[in-house]
Amino acid sequence: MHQVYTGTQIREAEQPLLAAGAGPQLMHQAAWGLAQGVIELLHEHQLAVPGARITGLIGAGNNGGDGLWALSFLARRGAHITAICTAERVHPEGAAAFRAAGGRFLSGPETADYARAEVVIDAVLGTGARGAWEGHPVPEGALVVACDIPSGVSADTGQVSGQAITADLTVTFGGLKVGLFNGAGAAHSGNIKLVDIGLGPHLPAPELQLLSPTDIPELLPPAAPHAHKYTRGVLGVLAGSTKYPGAASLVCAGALATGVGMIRFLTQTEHAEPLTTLVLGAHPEVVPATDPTERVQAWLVGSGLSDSDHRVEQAKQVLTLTQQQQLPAVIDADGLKLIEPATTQPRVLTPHAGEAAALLNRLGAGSDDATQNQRVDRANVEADPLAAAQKLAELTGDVIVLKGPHTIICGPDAGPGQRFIYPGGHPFLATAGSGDTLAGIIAAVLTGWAEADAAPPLAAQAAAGVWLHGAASYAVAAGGPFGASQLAAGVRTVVAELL
Ligand SMILES: NC(=O)C1=CN([C@@H]2O[C@H](COP(=O)(O)OP(=O)(O)OC[C@H]3O[C@@H](n4cnc5c(N)ncnc54)[C@H](O)[C@@H]3O)[C@@H](O)[C@H]2O)[C@@H](O)CC1
Repeated sequence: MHQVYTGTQIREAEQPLLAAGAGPQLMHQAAWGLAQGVIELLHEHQLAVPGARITGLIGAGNNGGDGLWALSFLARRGAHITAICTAERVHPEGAAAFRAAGGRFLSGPETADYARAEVVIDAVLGTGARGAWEGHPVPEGALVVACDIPSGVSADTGQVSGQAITADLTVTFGGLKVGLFNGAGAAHSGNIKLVDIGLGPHLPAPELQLLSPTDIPELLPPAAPHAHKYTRGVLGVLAGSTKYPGAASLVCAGALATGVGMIRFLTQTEHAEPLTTLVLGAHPEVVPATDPTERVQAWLVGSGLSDSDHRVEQAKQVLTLTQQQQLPAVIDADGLKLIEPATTQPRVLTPHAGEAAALLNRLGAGSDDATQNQRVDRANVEADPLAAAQKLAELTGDVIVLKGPHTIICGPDAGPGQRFIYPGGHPFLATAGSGDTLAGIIAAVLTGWAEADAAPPLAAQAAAGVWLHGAASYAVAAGGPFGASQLAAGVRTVVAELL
């Protein structure tokens, strides 16, 4: 498990060390790590360090100091180092080390030396940045290594209010920063390398957690040797409609690949109908059900419902039932339009940005803060998904899985096991029906834990489902582009490797 902090938390953690006079030592450690990052990137691109043309963009603060020290270390390895100051002030010790190593300050971005740079170290702004940044040109084709956080990106939130540099690699110090993963920041950070500068004992509880493969086995429900189908858990599924029949099959595929004892699929009518025929054709083990009160351990409601009046009525009935029985439930897609906020039931909501905006508006979130009387739109959610997920979790009391290029998982409470980020999944995962599969996976995890004595927090269960879905996408993508119906095979592969 990796911990992710706001820039402010990292700055606070540095304070006791700075007060004890460790500032220069911290800067050397950071700069050494930055130089290593540059060397690794050069090697990755089959470029030699001796003779490499490396220019630093140097700001006024300690971020600039890190950049200058790193350049001086790279000069020892034979790199040709230059720097451009973007402010009038420059870190004095850093500048002295840079000059002593043979570094040369350039007058500005229009110089021929800068145009020929193979690597640019962005050391303009770090965690001390405030407000919008006016930006700085980067030569075409140069590799960009950001020092701590790409300039222009807020380390606290990932928001970009002016310009921001886009890095191939960000070498970050002391702890991963929220800004590297959330909102626009994620698209500016490139690969991320963490350099330990010894802040460990001073770091607070993290803002977010990032699951590692080794965390997953204990978050997936155990398959006990003497289990039978009812003790493994029965999942009730209300998904799919005449308009979106495939969703029903995809959620069942996701759930079966993750592992459930049984699926009861709530049919549209009492008579054989095409939707149920399709589901049973793909998954003969699914049990069709016409009565929602038959016993299950958890429900999945909403994927592919469309606005079919009958399906919506069924969904309302099931939502009321799950609430009365306090059953765990995953509510997806059109089901989100039907939920009532603030229940005590263990629920996971799985909106994408557009659905999250609609839900925030329905719950009145657009009118009680700086955006007074303005409606929240998809772009607002995409700019700061963590804030949107936190707000939704607070308003609904539910665990929110806010889907996107980076998925946020956020419970209603603060503290460990409550807030996670999953940075990615293969780009091929952006395909119709992949959300249905995800809902099925998460629902299966909830089903397996529903009656266990020592289950992980609901948000951690949901985060494990998100992780599984992402890992499955890499397993399947190895064979080329895929459709959502192929994802379940990847889930099975990943679960088999983990258990
Ligand atoms: N404090 C520490 O213990 C350590 C800090 N380190 C580095 O220090 C950085 C933080 O240093 P600082 O606090 O000096 O802050 P920064 O170096 O991030 O920037 C502060 C400077 O930038 C200017 N500035 C702020 N916002 C601006 C904007 N929007 N446009 C233009 N100029 C702007 C400010 O006037 C100030 O001079 C970290 O990100 C990290 O790189 C590392 O050396 C490791 C140790």
